[in-house]
Amino acid sequence: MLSRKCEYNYQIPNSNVELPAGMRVIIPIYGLHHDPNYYPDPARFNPERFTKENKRTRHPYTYLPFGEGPRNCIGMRFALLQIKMGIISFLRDHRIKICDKSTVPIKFSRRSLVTTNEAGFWLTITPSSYN
Ligand code: HEM
Repeated sequence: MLSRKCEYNYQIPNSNVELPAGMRVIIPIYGLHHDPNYYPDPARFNPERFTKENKRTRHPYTYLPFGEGPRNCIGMRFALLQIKMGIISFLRDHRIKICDKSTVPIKFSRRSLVTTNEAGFWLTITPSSYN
């Protein structure tokens, strides 16, 4: 979730809702990223959603993993680079599969502040030379 403070009274377009100045507004990122209006069949792994052409069809604020605007994540480029390097170097030597203990779909923990699986993440990892 992102949090913002309304700087001035703002009428939400096409509605009778007005946000008063000073009100805290919570932006539900997970809800946006799983809204089938923007991401059909949202639980399906589908990298094609993020081709240049498909991204162009959506409002940019429907995808907010690093926030947006002047206070967005300052570490975004570093994080993306590090994640890509980590995944590439891991997948070079390993294969990952779901196993009997994997929870599909994920059941989110209600006790955690961050989004995590109730039962942990169980996977079978094998050295790629075994395949
Ligand atoms: C996958 C990794 C990361 C994710 C998903 C992430 C996500 C976010 C999000 C959603 C925000 C709030 C942006 C907003 O309110 O619009 C944020 C802020 C911030 N992030 Fe990250 N972040 C990541 C990694 C990092 C790293 C690696 C650093 C530093 C090396 C970093 C430093 C910061 C800082 C300093 C802010 C506050 C920026 C401000 O308030 O002006 N983040 N991040």
